[in-house]
Amino acid sequence: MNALAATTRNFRRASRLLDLDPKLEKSLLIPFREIKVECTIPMDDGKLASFVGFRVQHDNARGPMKGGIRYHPEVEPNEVNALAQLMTWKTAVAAVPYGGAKGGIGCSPGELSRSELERLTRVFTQKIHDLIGTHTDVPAPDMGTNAQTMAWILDEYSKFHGHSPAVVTGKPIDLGGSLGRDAATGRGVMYATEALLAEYGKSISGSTFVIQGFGNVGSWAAQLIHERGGKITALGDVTGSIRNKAGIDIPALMKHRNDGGALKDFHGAEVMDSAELLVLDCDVLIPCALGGVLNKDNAPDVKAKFIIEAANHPTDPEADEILAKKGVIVLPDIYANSGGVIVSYFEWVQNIQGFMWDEEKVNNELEKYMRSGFHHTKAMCKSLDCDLRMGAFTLGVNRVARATLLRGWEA
Ligand SMILES: NC(=O)C1=CN([C@@H]2O[C@H](COP(=O)(O)OP(=O)(O)OC[C@H]3O[C@@H](n4cnc5c(N)ncnc54)[C@H](O)[C@@H]3O)[C@@H](O)[C@H]2O)C=CC1
Ligand SMILES: O=C(O)CCC(=O)C(=O)O
Repeated sequence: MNALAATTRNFRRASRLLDLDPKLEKSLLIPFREIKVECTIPMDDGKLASFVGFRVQHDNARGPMKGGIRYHPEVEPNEVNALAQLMTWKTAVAAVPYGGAKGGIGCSPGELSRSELERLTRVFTQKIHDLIGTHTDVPAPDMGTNAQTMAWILDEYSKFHGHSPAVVTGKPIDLGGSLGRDAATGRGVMYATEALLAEYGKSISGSTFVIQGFGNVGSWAAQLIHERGGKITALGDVTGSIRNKAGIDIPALMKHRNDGGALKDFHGAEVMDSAELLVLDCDVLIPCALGGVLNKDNAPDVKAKFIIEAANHPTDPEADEILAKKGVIVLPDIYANSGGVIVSYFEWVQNIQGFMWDEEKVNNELEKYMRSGFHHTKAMCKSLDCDLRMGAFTLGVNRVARATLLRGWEA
C-alpha cells in the first residue's frame, strides 16, 4: 500500500474511533498547501541538471507547520504528503505547539559533491523562501540532509528576510542550533523503548536488538541503547548488514564508520544478507531507515517481540494486522520518533528567546516530554480499547480537531 493510502487509512480509523464529524475529518485530511518547484543548478562539470523539490504544508491549527526536508531518489509527492500528515499528528502527540509539514528533493545526495548540494539547497530555498518562516513553516533535517543543509537554508533565507535563526532547526551549534538536537531522535527512541519494555516488566539491559539504518537516528539509538546495556546483535544500512550474536561493540563500530569504513568491513561482526535483517530473532526490532519496509511479505516471518518505529511509516497497515495477530507489539512512529521534533521545538524556543540551554536541561526536558507522550498514548488505548498505533493517532488527531474547532475552522 502506498505511503499516503496507509497514513490516510490510519487517520480514518482514528477518526471513526473518535466519532469525528465527516466534514471535520475532510478538512483535517486535505493539506493546507502543496508546493512543487523546479531546481536547476550547474553541476561541477559545467553541465545543467534539474531536480524537483517539494514542500507539503499539511496543517497549522496548532501552530507553525514543522517537519524535515529529505534528499533521496525516491522522494515523490505522494510520500511527502504522507510524511507531512504524519508530522501534524506527531507534533500533537508530542504536545509541541506546531502543525505538520515535510519537504524533499528527488536526488541522490551521495552522488552529489558538497558544492552541488549547496547550490541545490540554495536554489530550493530561493523557490520556497516566501512560504516558510519562523511563524509559518520551520524545516529541519530528515534522511539525506543534516545540520550543514540547515545552515545553507538559514543563510539563503536570511538574504531575503534578514538574520532568522528560528526559520530552521537542527542547525549547527555555531549558528544557534541546540545542544542535544543531533542525538535527540535516537535519544527519544531510547526513552520510548525503555517506557514500552517497562510495561512488560523488561528493560533495555538484557534485551537483544536489531537495527536497520545507521545514519543520524540509527547510530544514536544504537549508541544510547548500547550504553544502557542493550545487546545489538545485528545492524544494517544501505551498503549491507552485519551480525554478531555476542553483541556488536557499538563504540568500535562508530570509530570505524567515522574513519570512513563501511559496515561490511567492520572486523567485530560477520556480513549477513540484508533481506534477513528484519526477520532475525531478537527482542526488539528498530527500523531507522525507509518507509514500508515491514509489509505483508515479510511480516509473517518477523520474530521480534517488540518493534519501535524510529523511521517514519516503516510498517504497512497489512503488516500491522499480521503482526498484531502474532502478538508483536508495535510502538508507532508518531510517538516513537518524536524526540527529534521535540528538541527542534526547544531549539526554536531558544532562538526566539535568544537564550541557550545546557545539554542536561535539553535531555531532561526531552525525557519528560517522551514519558508524557507515552502516558497519554496509553491512556487513549485504555479509554478506546485500541492498540498503540490507534492510541497515538487518536491522541494526535483529537488534539488537532479540538484546536481546529476552537478556531472556528469547522467545514
Ligand atoms: N533525523 C531526524 O531527526 C528524524 C528522522 N526520522 C526518520 O528516521 C529515518 C532515518 O532518518 P535519518 O537517520 O535522519 O537519515 P540518515 O540519512 O541520517 O540515515 C539513513 C540511514 O538509512 C540507511 N538506508 C537507506 N536506505 C536503506 C535501505 N534500503 N536499507 C537499509 N538501510 C538504508 C542509510 O544507509 C543510513 O544509514 C527516516 O525514516 C526519517 O524520516 C524521524 C524523525 C526525526
Ligand atoms: O525536527 C523536526 O522539525 C522534524 C523532524 C522530522 O522530520 C520528523 O520527525 O519526521
